[in-house]
Amino acid sequence: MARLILDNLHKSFHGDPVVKGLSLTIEPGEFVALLGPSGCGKSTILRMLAGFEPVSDGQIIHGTDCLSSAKRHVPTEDRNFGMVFQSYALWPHMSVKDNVGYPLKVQKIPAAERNRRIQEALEIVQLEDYADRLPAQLSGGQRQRVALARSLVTEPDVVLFDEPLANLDRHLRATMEETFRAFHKRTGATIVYVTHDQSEAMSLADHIAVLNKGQLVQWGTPQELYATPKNTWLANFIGRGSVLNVEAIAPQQYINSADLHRLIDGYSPQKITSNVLVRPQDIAFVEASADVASSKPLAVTVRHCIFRGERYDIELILNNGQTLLAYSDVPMTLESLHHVRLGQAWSLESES
Ligand SMILES: Nc1ncnc2c1ncn2[C@@H]1O[C@H](COP(=O)(O)OP(=O)(O)OP(=O)(O)O)[C@@H](O)[C@H]1O
Repeated sequence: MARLILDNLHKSFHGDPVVKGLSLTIEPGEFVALLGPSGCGKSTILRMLAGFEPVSDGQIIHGTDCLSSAKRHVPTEDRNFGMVFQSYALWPHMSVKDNVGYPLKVQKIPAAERNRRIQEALEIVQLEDYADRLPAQLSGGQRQRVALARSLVTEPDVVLFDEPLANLDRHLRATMEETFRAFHKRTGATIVYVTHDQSEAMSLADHIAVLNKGQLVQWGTPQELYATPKNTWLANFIGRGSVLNVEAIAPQQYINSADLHRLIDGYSPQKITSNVLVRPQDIAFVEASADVASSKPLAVTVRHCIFRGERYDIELILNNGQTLLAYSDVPMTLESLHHVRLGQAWSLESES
């Protein structure tokens, strides 16, 4: 097992830059997600890792080997990386076990060894009882698990996933997330997982690289990205919450309740302002008279109340016209007046 380093990677197509100076260090055995909106360059990065695309500049290093640079390109088949894509790309006329064993056949691994590895891979994805079926006789989730087993049999150091759950329904996605978790635990392989679905990335990955327009916006654990997003764009992209315009404050710091109320009161469109992120779970409905640490609760009006099953999403309007998302266990009447205390916030850099 070896460290995977993306060092100042660049990729342009016909002079158009689509990946701009990406640097990441991925530790052996880590589960890393590349997350970002459509077109931000995620698949291109994965394709460069796989060796399907040469890099325009920078390098990809695995352990002590340089796999890609402007001068060097190790071909895909010599990288020993497993790959699972959105379309399962199974051979329709081959049984499950033949599909899974195909990469070993190509490598001319003897039959006894091949069968042992096929059996083990099918056990990991819990498809032992389906070994003789054809892909057409399987559900979407089962087909995806066959593709997963096939990516495993060569015992790769690194497995690359490109939106593997994109074609599955919500229920199946949850089950497959569990399969990925078990797969990672059992194999210990380094995983690079491309998705545009933030909840999928948050629930699976140890570290997430959030990308926008070919550039790395932030690299961190799911908890870091949620609690301390770098800028306004990322705060809007990860998790739910409200970005408020307040009196100017330095970026990248926690703001306590009393300071936050003061900054909201001090907001004026005529002055220099800052953006802060308030998560809905940090908003409490309180009595109008509930002074805490000498700061008064904020008056709000209910604009929307949406039932979400386990709770209600409440959209509130502050006196200065800005919007706040809060949660409530009970429904609230539209246009009714209330008071809230904001527990804390996080100050953001403005987008560059
Ligand atoms: N072979 C190619 N030739 C020219 N442009 C390309 C090529 N492959 C990708 N691009 C462009 O590079 C940009 C990034 O594409 P990429 O597929 O990496 O994005 P993505 O983040 O994976 O998007 P999605 O989530 O929609 O798959 C896009 O603007 C795309 O049009």
